[in-house]
Amino acid sequence: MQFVQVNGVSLHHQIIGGAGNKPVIVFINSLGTDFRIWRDVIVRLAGSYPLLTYDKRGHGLSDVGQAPYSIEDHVDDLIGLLEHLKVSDAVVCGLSVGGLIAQGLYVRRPDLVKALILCDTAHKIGTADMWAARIAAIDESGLDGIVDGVMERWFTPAFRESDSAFPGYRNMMLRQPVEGYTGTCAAIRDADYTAAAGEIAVPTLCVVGDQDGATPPELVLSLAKLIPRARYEVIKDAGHIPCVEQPEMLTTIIEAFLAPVISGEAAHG
Ligand SMILES: O=C(O)CC1=CCC(=O)O1
Repeated sequence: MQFVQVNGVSLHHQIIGGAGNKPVIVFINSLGTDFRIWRDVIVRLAGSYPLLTYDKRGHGLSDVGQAPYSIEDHVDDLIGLLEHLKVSDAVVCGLSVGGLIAQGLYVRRPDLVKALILCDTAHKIGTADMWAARIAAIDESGLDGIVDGVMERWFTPAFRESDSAFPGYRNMMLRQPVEGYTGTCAAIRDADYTAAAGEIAVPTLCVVGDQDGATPPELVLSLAKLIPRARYEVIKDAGHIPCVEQPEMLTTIIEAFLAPVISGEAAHG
């Protein structure tokens, strides 16, 4: 396990694999998860690309730091981590709030970004009232009070009813630090990349599970339409976290998107 101090917090991260001169793929996890959600994608890509996963502050084994956060706090941490590891020109793959962080990274430091994979995310996620209600519910009864509703957005009924991994992912959410979780809710509440999306000038893939209950396909399509020449893909039989539910399909889509990026044939602005 690897830890680095960035902006006063210890960030848990992991670097795996790699072959040739391929760019690093950086994975940013969603609200209430740690980097283990990427495992089944990582094992499929590790022979081909260097891969970096990390727990954003307030999640997993990283420090909580001073909550609540802004998306800029999460972006600052990612910039610090990439600078520490001397990673630039990366393929940045963000899930949900991870996708907001990826967009924020591009706004601040386009030099660090070769391509974007925006997975089950949007330019703006939810409303201020919705996030205020979620924070209030957690203040009242903890993560226990909201976990079942969240699971319905994360996973399809089939996965919830019969996949042996489901209880583990439910545990993952329940075991995140409450302050880190609500602190990140506040960051999502205040983030809006609607105006910035039109300025993205690197190859971009927008991908979503067909049964995503948090950032549904029509929302992700509206993000794809804002980004010049973005590619849009829908994954069948997946909720909000396709890297867990349909890792093989997500990996296939990522590889197909990256092939022209790596060969230099991808069209972008
Ligand atoms: O918790 C949810 O509803 C899903 C989600 C929204 C933003 C994020 O990162 O996850």
